[in-house]
Amino acid sequence: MSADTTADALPAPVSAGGATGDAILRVSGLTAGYGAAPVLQDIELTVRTGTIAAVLGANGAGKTTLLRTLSGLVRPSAGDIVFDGRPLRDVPVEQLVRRGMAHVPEGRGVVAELTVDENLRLGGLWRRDRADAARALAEVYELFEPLAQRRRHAGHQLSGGERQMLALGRALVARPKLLLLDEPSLGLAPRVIAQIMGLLRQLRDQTGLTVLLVEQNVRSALSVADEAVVMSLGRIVTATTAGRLRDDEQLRHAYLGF
Ligand SMILES: Nc1ncnc2c1ncn2[C@@H]1O[C@H](COP(=O)(O)OP(=O)(O)OP(=O)(O)O)[C@@H](O)[C@H]1O
Repeated sequence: MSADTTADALPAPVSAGGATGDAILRVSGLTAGYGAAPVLQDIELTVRTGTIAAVLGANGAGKTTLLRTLSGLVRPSAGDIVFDGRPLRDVPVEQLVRRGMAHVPEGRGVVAELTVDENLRLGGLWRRDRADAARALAEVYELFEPLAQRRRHAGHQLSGGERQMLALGRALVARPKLLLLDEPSLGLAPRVIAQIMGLLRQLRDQTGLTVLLVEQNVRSALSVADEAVVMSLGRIVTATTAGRLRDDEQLRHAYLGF
């Protein structure tokens, strides 16, 4: 992967919701969990098209559960999710993918026994436009140089950083409008984390991709995000610009403890 790859190598620009600044995602009153007691409570969240929004907070705050609920893996008990102008209630997971939502889970979900190429092709299997799926695959190889060099390597032969690139690449083959990204920096060296963040910035700036980025690595997330929300005990306790959270020491102390 290189952060200075040309725009030619990128997925096509998204058209969701019109110009940058429109909301691609609106969440209201969202309550969800795994059993009787809800984990998420009354979540209100708006994500503008073409931005990176960081979801921050301590272990167990509910960040992963939020992404899992948005992508249909956890069923909400109350509230509404509107994605790209349409409500999501009772929409099957595969429909969500067709409508432009891609979820890269924590741990990345790469199939260890399959090759890089097979893993990437999985991302476009459902697409009817085979020619465009092939183009998207070629573009991912241009974007992620190390993957192009390891096409026939099995997933388990890759480094942590390469596996993260593969998971990201597989999501991009589907040409998503909204990428839900859970802890992409987990277990990676600072240099590789910086590369991943640089790539997200590049995708946002050059293709208008929207990213909801869950991160424990607050500094890295704030270095790339436009907006930031902080979660605690299943609730959003503050929502502001990433710049303000970066620069306002008092605010950082209050909500992030540093
Ligand atoms: N599959 C599950 N079944 C039951 N409870 C769960 C499940 N997954 C998470 N939880 C609980 O939900 C709460 C929120 O967890 P979640 O993983 O969403 O938090 P998080 O902010 O992503 O934390 P981390 O950064 O540690 O992953 C925790 O109390 C956790 O124990």
